[in-house]
Amino acid sequence: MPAAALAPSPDTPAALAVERVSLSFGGVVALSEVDLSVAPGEIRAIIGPNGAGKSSLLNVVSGLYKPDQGRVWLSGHSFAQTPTDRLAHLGVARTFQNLALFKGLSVLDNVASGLTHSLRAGVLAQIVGSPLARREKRAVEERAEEAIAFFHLDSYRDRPVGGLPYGVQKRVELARALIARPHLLLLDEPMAGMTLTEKRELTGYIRAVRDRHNTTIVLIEHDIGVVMGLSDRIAVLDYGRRIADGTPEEIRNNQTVIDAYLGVAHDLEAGEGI
Ligand SMILES: Nc1ncnc2c1ncn2[C@@H]1O[C@H](COP(=O)(O)OP(=O)(O)OP(=O)(O)O)[C@@H](O)[C@H]1O
Repeated sequence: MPAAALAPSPDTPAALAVERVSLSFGGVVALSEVDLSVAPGEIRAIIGPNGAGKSSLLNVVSGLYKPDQGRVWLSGHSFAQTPTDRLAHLGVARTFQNLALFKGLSVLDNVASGLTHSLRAGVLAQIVGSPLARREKRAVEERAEEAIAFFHLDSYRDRPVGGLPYGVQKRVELARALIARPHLLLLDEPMAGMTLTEKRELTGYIRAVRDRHNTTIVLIEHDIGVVMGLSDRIAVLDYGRRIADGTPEEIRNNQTVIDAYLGVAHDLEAGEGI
């Protein structure tokens, strides 16, 4: 998608906006007046050296942290603190750095668990199998099958997740996050711990999700090659401040960014993308 088409305008409200967000832990400034605007359907990476504030920003967006000041805009609503319990209803899903799957459950059950928040039938109705509960169960299973097919997980469908290769587990996690059809998907270091082949594969799936469903994707990622190849735009944090925001090409040539990364400047230049 061309970057120019992504610039938010009054006619196309941002899928996510962060407005002058600041956050401190005791004396440590994690975020300082950070602004961010992500257009619908955009893939936006947030990068920066260790301790730059990337996770803090994602945690503010998803409501795990309340900023000292500033606001978060999601689906046209503005929050001083994002309500975590309403995240799914706001069309937001996230994955975590460490896999948070039910290891003993099958791929199908793990993927289906991404929709439990939306069930209207109570626990008792589910146990006795009321008509509503049965209808909901069928609908959830259909959606889970769809997600399993999309991520080519068919051959693992009934296997416990715990014994599957790491790259496959990551795909299950993505399928679970996407079964609720979020507008905005937050990915926390999705490529961590992966082999090059697994990274290539997952990069393809992330792109396919955006292309197929126009899902807005915000990811924190340390692998600069992945970031350069996958993102429409990249925001760079350093010491809690946003020091740059632009296309991969702009970021690659930004002297402030190169200085912030000093030791890894070579990676920025060399990052060819996957
Ligand atoms: N819960 C917390 N309690 C205290 N300090 C915190 C907490 N979370 C983050 N910090 C501090 O805030 C700053 C930003 O941390 P954050 O984890 O957001 O950075 P990061 O860019 O995600 O780093 P990394 O790439 O190493 O994960 C760091 O100085 C960190 O020590």
